[in-house]
Amino acid sequence: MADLQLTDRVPAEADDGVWLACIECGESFAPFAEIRYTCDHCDGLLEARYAELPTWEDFEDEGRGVWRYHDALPFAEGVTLPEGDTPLHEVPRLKDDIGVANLRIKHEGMNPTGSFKDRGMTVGVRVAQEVGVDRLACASTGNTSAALAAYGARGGMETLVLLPAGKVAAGKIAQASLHGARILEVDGNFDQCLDIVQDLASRGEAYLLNSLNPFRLEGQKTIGLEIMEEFYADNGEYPDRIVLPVGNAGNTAALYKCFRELVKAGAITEDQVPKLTGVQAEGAAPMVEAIREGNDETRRWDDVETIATAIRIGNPVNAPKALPGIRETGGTAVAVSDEEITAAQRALAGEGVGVEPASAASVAGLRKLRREGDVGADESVVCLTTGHLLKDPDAAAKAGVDPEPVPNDTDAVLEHIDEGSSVVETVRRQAAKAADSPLPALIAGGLGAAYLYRKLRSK
Ligand SMILES: N[C@@H](CCOP(=O)(O)O)C(=O)O
Repeated sequence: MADLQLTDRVPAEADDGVWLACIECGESFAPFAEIRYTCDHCDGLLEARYAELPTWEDFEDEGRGVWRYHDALPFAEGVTLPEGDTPLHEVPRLKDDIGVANLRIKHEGMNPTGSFKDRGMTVGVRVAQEVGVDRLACASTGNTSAALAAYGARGGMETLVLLPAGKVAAGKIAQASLHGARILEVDGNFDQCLDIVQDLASRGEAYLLNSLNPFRLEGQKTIGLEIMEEFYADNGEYPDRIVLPVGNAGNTAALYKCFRELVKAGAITEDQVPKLTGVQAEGAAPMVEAIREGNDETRRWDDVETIATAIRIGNPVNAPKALPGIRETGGTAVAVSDEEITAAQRALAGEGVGVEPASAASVAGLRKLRREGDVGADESVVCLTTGHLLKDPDAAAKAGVDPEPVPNDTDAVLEHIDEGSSVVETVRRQAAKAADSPLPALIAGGLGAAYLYRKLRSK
């Protein structure tokens, strides 16, 4: 794993042991004296560096959630709701079905606004207070805007969110709206919204809180700390692999930084670093393309389309941080179809874990990699699910079963239940037979549902 000189030299610019460093040219900058998101010299991405890195003992007796890890963050506390401390679910049926030794689901949808973005915002909004801005802004496919709106409201700051018109799930817009963000709908895609927000930020009109902001990723780094601590506590070892959805590639970058810092601090060894494995939708897969073709940069995809709106992104800004993360940890990247994503969303829901489509991409990707032999049967794996089912109620309703109209009479309801049960059983058996391949399972399920619907309507 690349040694990126995380702590070797404390520059004069460091403020209380924290500074920003360019990942391309190594130039260092004071963290809070001026606002910058990229390097003044080469425009490379910046990351936070620390004079001292903590190890596991430093986190003991520190409560729960993101701020448990304050020794690994630029501040001791932030604008909090509070966030983090999300479940690491066991999913025994899914584990057996996919065929790995151990499978856990880190459900980031259980954060206060229903996605992992809250971890980034609790730190990012604290930094905004430090640098003295009062207008916060982001481009968003939805979750970032919901989190920014909530944390901005909590911090008493003005928030501006730019969304691709007609491309954001209903739950996310409702959140941004009720938390008081000013919602600007752009006739364009997410990447074009981000271009505009970057322009606004460079003109000093707003403080950018997308994952281009290096402090956002510091908060998201705590996903990795929680996974490692909890998985180790339960299993006496660290996971072999972490599989995660990739949109703007912030989590891939943040987890890679988390692991480099843990290695540097002596908390884990290099061979205990989990393999970072990214999953994208087939219709928005520039990272998968770059990994497959061995490129150091991603090609910008102008036309992106997928049911997984949260990862409908064609120009992942964190690619220069995330590509080495996947490569240096021995991971890989894979693209999955919308049908595979929906099948995985149903499978997770069948274990009681409700996620939005982009989240289910991680499980769909693991299934595909296992089927193709790129993941071994002996591996212990954590899949990251990034957002809650209720974020995208329309997708959930489409993936789920339709309500059944019944007469207003107990005996008729009972008759309906008994009759329906035998049909549902037949459908289940058909789907189970085809379970290894989501497409036949979907077709079987669809035919069964259509049969059931016709039968019930004909009564
Ligand atoms: N899926 C994201 C896209 C923006 O990503 P960010 O991590 O750079 O804020 C969203 O929810 O908007």
